Amino acid sequence: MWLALEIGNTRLHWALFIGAKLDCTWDTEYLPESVIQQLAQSHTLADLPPEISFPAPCSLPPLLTIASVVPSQTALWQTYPHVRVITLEQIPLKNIYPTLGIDRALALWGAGKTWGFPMLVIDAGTALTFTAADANQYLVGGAILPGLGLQFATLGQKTGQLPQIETESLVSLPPRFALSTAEAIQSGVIYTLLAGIKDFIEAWWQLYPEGKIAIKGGDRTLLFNYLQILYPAIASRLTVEPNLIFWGIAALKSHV
Ligand SMILES: Nc1ncnc2c1ncn2[C@@H]1O[C@H](COP(=O)(O)OP(=O)(O)OP(=O)(O)O)[C@@H](O)[C@H]1O
Ligand SMILES: CC(C)(CO)[C@@H](O)C(=O)NCCC(=O)O
Ligand SMILES: [K+]
Repeated sequence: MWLALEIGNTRLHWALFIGAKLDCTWDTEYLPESVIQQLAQSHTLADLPPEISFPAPCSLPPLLTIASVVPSQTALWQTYPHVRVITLEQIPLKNIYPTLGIDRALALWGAGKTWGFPMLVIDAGTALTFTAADANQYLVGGAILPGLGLQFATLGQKTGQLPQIETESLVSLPPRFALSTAEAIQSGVIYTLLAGIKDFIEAWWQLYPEGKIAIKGGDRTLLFNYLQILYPAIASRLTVEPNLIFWGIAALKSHV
């Protein structure tokens, strides 16, 4: 039994593995140093700090595998007894550049190993990223832009009159030509983001007509639902899967 921890820019994503089998996953906020120390010293569920909201098992897995894109958080977790931090060199993708995010590399590896290459992964997280590899598992490249939440947050924070829009408040598509401030912000951000995603997908299919596409990240469901309404032909070829990074980690385990 082993624990995997993905440290994102907004929160922590956990997975419990039994051998190579992904048993369960859950999310928590960032944890304070005191809680991490307590976790490191716990041996059974009963000792665990409540913030961890740990699921079923009664003994704690001795091994923690970390994939992090937040160096300050990685440093905090180094105190855990049997910790393994995944680095880019361990990922068998070719043509990767040294500063590529480990989350992007792992998600792409996990998706490609599961469904095959060429593969394009769209991560609708804090940042929205596109990351692609060709049939020979060479990184084709990708793109990084502010994610949905970040686009709303910057507008709210860097202007004098614009309110903060919460992604939780989004349900149906806003009117394209809006007659209120809140809907105007929603329209601007959502329609341009979806048009941008569509444009990247079409460019991907120009390169690789049979190329596969997977979408992950905290905003995956919202964006996928909007894509189904606006561009159903595109949505029908997308696979929605939140756990690509954990699949990538599991695929590495058998590799090393
Ligand atoms: N409970 C939640 N807490 C925070 N964000 C959430 C939550 N549920 C959905 N989201 C959405 O998820 C997005 C963040 O995505 P995600 O949780 O994948 O980020 P992350 O993994 O921390 O960051 P990274 O982009 O570094 O991977 C936000 O834009 C937000 O709208
Ligand atoms: C782009 C993010 C923030 C997405 O989580 C992460 O993958 C990262 O910090 N990447 C480093 C830069 C790059 O991937 O080119
Ligand atoms: K940064």
